Amino acid sequence: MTDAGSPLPAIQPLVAGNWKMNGTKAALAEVIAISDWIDSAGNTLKADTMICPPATLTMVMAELCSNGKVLIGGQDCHPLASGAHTGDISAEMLADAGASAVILGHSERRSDHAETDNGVRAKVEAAHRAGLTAIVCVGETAGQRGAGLTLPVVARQLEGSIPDAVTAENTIVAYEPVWAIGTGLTPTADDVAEVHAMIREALQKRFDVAGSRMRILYGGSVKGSNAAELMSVANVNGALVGGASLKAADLIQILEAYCK
Ligand SMILES: O=C[C@H](O)COP(=O)(O)O
Repeated sequence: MTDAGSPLPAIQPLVAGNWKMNGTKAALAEVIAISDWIDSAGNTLKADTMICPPATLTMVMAELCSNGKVLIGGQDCHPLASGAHTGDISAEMLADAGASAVILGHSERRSDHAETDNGVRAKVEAAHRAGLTAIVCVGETAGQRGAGLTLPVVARQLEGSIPDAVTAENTIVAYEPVWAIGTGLTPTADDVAEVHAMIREALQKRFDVAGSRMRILYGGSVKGSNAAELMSVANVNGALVGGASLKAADLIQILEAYCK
C-alpha cells in the first residue's frame, strides 16, 4: 500500500534483450522487425521492450528506435564520466548515444573482468548520475547452487551491488542463475518463485515502497517455449534474454507471453 493507503499500481513488465558481443549493422533489420511487430501488437502488448546492443550499434539503433517503442540499453559502463580509460565507455556517453538503461554486473562481466559487488555498485551510481536505469544482475553459480548457497549468494550480491539511494524507476534487478545462461537449462518455476520472493522481500525491507515497485527480471535460457510459464511466476516482472533476443522472430515469441 502507498502512504495514502491506496493499492500500488501493477508493475509494467520489461523484456530486455542482451545482445552481448553479437551484432553488426546487418542486425539492425531485426530491431526494425521487432519495432514493426510492436506497432502491429498495439496495446495488446503489456510489456516494455528493450534491446542492449554492443556499443558500436548504440547510437544508430537509438536513432532507428527514436519513436520509443524499443528502448535501447548499454551492456556496461565505467564508474567515471570521462578520462584516460582506454576501451571504456561512460554512462554519460551511453546516455548521449540515446540509451536509457545499462546492464551492470552481468555474470560474464563479473567472471571475465573480475567485477566485484563494490565495483558494480559504483557503476550503478554512475548510471544514475547520467540519468540511466541500471539493470543490476545477480545470480549463483552451479557450485553455489549445489552447496545450497543460492539465497545467501543472491542476497549478498543484492546488498553489495545496489547503492542506498534508488528509485523503482532507476533500478531493475535481473536474477540470472549463472548455470542457466546459454545452456538451455532453467530452474523450476518453484525455484524461480523462491529466489524472486527473497529478492522482493530484501528490496522492500531496504527501499520500502520503491522496493515493492522495482522490476525483478528473470534471465537464463528464456525462449518462446518457456516464457509464458516463467513470466507467470510471482514477482517475475519480465525477462533478460540473451540468445533468443538476437532474432526478431525469437524475441517476438517471448513478447507474445505478454500479449493479452
Ligand atoms: O543477459 C542475458 C543472459 O545472460 C541470458 O542469456 P541466454 O538467454 O542466452 O541464456
